[in-house]
Amino acid sequence: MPSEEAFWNSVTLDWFFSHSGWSFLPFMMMMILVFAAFMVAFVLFLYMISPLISPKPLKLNGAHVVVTGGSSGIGKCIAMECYKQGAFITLVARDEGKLVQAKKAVEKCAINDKQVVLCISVDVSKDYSQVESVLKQAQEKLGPVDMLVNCAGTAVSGKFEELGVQHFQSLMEVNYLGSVYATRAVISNMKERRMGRVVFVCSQAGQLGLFGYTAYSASKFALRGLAEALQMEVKPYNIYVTVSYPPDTDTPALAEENKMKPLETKLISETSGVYQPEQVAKVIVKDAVLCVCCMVQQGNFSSSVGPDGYMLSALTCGMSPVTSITEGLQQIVTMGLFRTIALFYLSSFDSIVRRCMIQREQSKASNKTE
Ligand SMILES: NC(=O)C1=CN([C@@H]2O[C@H](COP(=O)(O)OP(=O)(O)OC[C@H]3O[C@@H](n4cnc5c(N)ncnc54)[C@H](OP(=O)(O)O)[C@@H]3O)[C@@H](O)[C@H]2O)C=CC1
Ligand SMILES: CCCCCCCCCCCCCCCC(=O)[C@@H](N)CO
Repeated sequence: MPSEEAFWNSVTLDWFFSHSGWSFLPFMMMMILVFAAFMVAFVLFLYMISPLISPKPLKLNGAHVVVTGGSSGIGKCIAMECYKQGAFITLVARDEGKLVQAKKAVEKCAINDKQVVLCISVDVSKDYSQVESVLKQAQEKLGPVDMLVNCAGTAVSGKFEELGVQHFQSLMEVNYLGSVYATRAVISNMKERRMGRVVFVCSQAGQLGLFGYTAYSASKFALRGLAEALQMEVKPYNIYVTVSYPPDTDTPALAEENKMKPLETKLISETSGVYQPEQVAKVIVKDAVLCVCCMVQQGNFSSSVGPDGYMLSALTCGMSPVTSITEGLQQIVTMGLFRTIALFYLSSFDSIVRRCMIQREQSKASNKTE
């Protein structure tokens, strides 16, 4: 039985529509239209004020950009991309031969004759004081660092129990501590100057843990924690952090890694495809620089490549900071849908793992009987 209150409510509404000249349908349609107009106006308003509340863009022309891991793959392409926009570059890596080759490739992208490429041979993962001292020398030569790109890194894949325990340590040292050391060496100066950009080249395997990457994923997840905490500390100093989550990228490291990669890891990674390092580098530089274009703030805390990368970043944004309103709005709108899609992906990954296991057991059994 309807309650007394509901009865009186319906009577009042009926009375309102029959005596006011309003009929119910047009009234509802108008309310929806007014609501939609408010939403559009609100979004437009956010877009208009976004350049005011977002960071000042960094001009790469004349800026000093340090790229660790700059002698090869993604790092080298980032250096080339920045050089094309007039930056001064310091390349950091261990192998001097590769550094010299990379320097030549970067110099070909010059846009003026004042630009300089400096090479520093150092292992970023071992001794903090050494990293600090070489970066100090670089700053004496090319001026204070405007942008640091932490790209030095490596990957090892294999089943958890088959990976040597030393790999868990070495990946943590190179991928995580290497980034801590280089960042620690430049951040005080950036804070004093109240400007700077810090980029961490993470991986899609730093957004989800997947088969074969127990050591690698963990070292990349660590980077994200570092980046989020650091961003909160340095934001008042006009320093902005970007974390890049590339998919498989066609570099010497990927070729090397593929020789030992478990079939499961290969099949799951293939989902988001293989990209060219030039493509990945372009997106990273664009997102890190944070330029304002047509009154709209470009650039993101999370930098992703490709459609799967885009979905993964929206899905895993959690409590990560937002630097542009576009980024925040997209996350709000898409998250539920992307979680639904993700559940299908996850079940397909589980079935890849199960099928590979069955295949292996069958071939083991047939080997025994032979
Ligand atoms: N390729 C891919 O599929 C993906 C790569 N990534 C990440 O991107 C980054 C770059 O990878 P990618 O370009 O493929 O790899 P490359 O092997 O092509 O380049 C790695 C660079 O890092 C340098 N490096 C490695 N270890 C150290 C160290 N201890 N100290 C200083 N420099 C070091 C290397 O030089 P040297 O050996 O001479 O020191 C080289 O310049 C890595 O962090 C990787 O995890 C993320 C997602 C996908
Ligand atoms: C809505 C949800 C979408 C979900 C999409 C899931 C796609 C998962 C693909 C994982 C790819 C991992 C690549 C790692 C690359 C890497 O770091 C190494 N190659 C390093 O050498």
